[in-house]
Amino acid sequence: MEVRAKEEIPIGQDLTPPIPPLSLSLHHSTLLSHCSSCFSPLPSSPFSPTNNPSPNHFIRYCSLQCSSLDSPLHFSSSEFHFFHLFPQPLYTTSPTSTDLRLSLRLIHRFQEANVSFSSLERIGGLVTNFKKLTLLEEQQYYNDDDEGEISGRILEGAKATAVARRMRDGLDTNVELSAAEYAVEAAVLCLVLTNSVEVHDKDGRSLGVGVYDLAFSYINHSCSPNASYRFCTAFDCGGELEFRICPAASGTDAAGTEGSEACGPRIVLRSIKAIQKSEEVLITYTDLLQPKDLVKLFRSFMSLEILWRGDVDSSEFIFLVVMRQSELWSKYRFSCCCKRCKAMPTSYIDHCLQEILFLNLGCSSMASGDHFYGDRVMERLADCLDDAINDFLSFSNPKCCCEKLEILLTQDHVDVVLTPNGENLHRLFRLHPLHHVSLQAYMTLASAYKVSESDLLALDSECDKHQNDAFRMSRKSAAYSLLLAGATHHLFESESSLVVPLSNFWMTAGETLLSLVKSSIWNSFPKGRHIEEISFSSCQSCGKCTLLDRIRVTFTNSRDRNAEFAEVTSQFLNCVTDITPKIWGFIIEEGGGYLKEVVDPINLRWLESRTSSVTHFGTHATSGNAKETDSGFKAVQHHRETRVNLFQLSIHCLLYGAFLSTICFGPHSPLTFKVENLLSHEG
Ligand SMILES: C[S@@+](CC[C@H](N)C(=O)[O-])C[C@H]1O[C@@H](n2cnc3c(N)ncnc32)[C@H](O)[C@@H]1O
Repeated sequence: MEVRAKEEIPIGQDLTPPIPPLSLSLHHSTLLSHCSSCFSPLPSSPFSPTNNPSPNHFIRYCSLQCSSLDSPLHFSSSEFHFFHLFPQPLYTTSPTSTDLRLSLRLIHRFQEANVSFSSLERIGGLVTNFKKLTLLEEQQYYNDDDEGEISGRILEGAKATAVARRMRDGLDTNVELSAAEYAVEAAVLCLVLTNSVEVHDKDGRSLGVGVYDLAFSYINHSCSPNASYRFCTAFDCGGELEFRICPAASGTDAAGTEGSEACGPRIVLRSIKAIQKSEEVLITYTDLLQPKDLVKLFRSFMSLEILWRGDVDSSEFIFLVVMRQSELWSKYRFSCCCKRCKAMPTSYIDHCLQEILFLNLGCSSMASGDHFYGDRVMERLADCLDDAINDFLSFSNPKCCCEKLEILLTQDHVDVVLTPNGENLHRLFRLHPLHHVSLQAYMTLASAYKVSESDLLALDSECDKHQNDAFRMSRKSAAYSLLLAGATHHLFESESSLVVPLSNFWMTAGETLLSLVKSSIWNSFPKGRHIEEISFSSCQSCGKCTLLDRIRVTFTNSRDRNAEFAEVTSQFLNCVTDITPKIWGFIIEEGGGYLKEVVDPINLRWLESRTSSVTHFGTHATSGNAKETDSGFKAVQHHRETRVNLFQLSIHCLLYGAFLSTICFGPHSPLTFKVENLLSHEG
């Protein structure tokens, strides 16, 4: 099944009315903070399930109404018994206990609706991938050790749900069940894994998982999708709309397929590209900023000499494909053949996300035969990234994380390659600034420097040294968030479905810049402009931009929305391209590090000279460095102008981020409100 557009649809329009869930389940971590029925935050005195046979409940409700609505399902689906048999989460990886509880609730829904279980490959119209996921069907060429493990966990999980259902029915729970006795549970669990979606609150926090009506569940994946989705409650969904899409195979409207949860977050689909009549509507099931794949060879006795000569018998080794393709394979068991994945030569975005600069081979990136070595190198870099992120998240050590990431980005790394005549060849390589590991490093650095700033101010905000250090951290955080937004924007120009992460990145850049503008340390600079003097009027004084006016009237008239989108984007880019060089030297001026090598975070043309001749890598960076340092000094002389420019830049980023957010999530999205809120304080 697939879903197609019933009419021509411009960018940034809702495609469906709010689609209700068939079933929902909170994650274990949110059971005591959110209502198990409607997913809203719990009040201070939450409600327990009604008809309470036990005082020790694992779930709570926000109101008596939610409790009376959901409690019968909680007990009759045997979710209650499952909690008592398995109070701790069974697995940390797929399928999780949340998936198991969701499948129990779904079985009950299906039974109540008299849905047939005669075909375990499709239940209630939804594909289960039952044979593929439980390894009953011959697998394709991907041969991941993990596959057997996932399949084993699915069968174990299904057995656990079957035991809970036996407990509910008063049957013996200590008998050994045959596979046939939990086949329905296994198939519905596979259905959950194939069709469920993470349900987020308005701040983007994952609350649980849900399976939605066919109108949503029939939508296939693409790595270059034309639609996105948002969650809303029954109260904030906006006006009712007809379905503008329909399942293609049956030709029937999706409108007839009603979800049965009376409350709980609903889903609305939205176009993020212009969609032609009858064109397939596609969403992404994975992170679009991941590269396509990395093919790793992992038979340890594999001869490097054979590889060097390219004289390889494919039966001799095992492929492990990771990243987008592998994620889709391990969760959904399909190999993506979308136009981005099939592109030959590799699409520009995928080329950048995987590119490694080999510095002493006289070529910028990996030659085609170099994949094995490139992938081995990538594994090492990804391990370094994980290690640094771990310092930040697990050990609350943002300083150490920043140091490790700066080294990861700045250093030339060494790889030793065995040549056919048995010599070790040392090769130097460096991450490309648009590599996916670089992008993740920018993201982590932006928040780790922010946390370092807050830590310093919390220590003693009156101490001059702490204030100065905190200001330096704030500048670095702003610089990395601007670099992340600029780099992603560069990729977005060739892959417009990146609009979803991009809207977030521009908003974060705007927020971080605004917090830098508000630092009290400015008042101690000579000619530092006082904060009260800076207002929206300073933004409009850039003279070129109608972004502010447009934001207020975004897409409310009948103009050509596709053209308007292009026009707003071009205006925004013109403005930020103008302003950024005026502040970049200032925000990267102190402390050195990787940022010194970034000539301009928005206009990335300087990258071309790096990739066309790597021997210029160092020199180019140095000359850019000198120029920027020079302009940095000038900027310090003119704090007043610098601060106004930073303010203008922050407002532009916030407004454009909000503009993109209305395209992806509609005019009432929480992100748009957030920006309006921030700006109303600046008015
Ligand atoms: C949520 S369902 C989508 C609807 C599904 N096509 C159906 O017939 O019900 C997800 C499943 O659809 C299939 N699928 C989705 N996107 C695909 C793609 N780009 N290529 C191949 N199969 C895809 C996979 O089997 C996947 O596990």
